[in-house]
Amino acid sequence: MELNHVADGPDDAPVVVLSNSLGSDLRMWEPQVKPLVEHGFRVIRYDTRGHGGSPVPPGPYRVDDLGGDVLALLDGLGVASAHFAGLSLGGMTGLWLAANAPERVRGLVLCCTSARPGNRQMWLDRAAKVRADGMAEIADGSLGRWFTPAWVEAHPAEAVRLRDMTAATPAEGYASCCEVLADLDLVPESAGITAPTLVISGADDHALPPGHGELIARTIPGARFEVVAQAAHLGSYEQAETFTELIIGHLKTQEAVA
Ligand SMILES: O=C(O)CC1=CCC(=O)O1
Repeated sequence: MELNHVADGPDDAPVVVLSNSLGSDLRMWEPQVKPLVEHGFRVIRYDTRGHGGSPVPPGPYRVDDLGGDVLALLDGLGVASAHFAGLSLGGMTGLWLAANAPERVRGLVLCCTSARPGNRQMWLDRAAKVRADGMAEIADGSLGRWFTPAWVEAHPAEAVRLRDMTAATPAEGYASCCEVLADLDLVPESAGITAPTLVISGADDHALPPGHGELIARTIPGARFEVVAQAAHLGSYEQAETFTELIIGHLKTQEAVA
């Protein structure tokens, strides 16, 4: 299975892989691409299975399926190791990769994510709902979790575009990724992560509040933790400049010490 992906930046530059959240696709990283390339990185964005233009195998999926897809993508592109930044579901994929394929992950950035999301029944109910009713209602709800009300009010056209991104996500892909979250517990294996790690939470993220990021940062040896103000769940989009600066700063430090 080949994931849909887009590469920007020079072939010989250090690679950063960007991984999307539940209900979005690789376009969620648009604000980060140009700055990362300008700072000397090759950016590979991909659509998680069941999302965007990637295949939609029948579910349920497990986090090792999502991580295995990234390893296959890197193998196919001839990339031995890369930096990895993921938001929410993408961050969970990053945790799995760094714990299970440490030689492939040079630096890790975990945005608005969790190692143990909890709320098992809520995820199973959400999966059942989208399989029964489709994505429209979920898309309205997502927008309310992704952004603060002030951002939505100030960016009506972008809000519609991002809502439509969720609405266009295949219901089976979305539901199968909800099932990844239902039973996920990456806390024990996170303790063994050796990749230099930056964890970023949004102060206004009510989907995965900063306590989730704090737990990850306490669990991964040496991890740094930042909380960004006026950022809800899609913090890297709402507070793009601040997230981008933090991501670039962390990854450039890793390149300098390599
Ligand atoms: O959509 C949500 O409720 C929040 C979320 C959890 C995992 C993810 O990627 O988004």
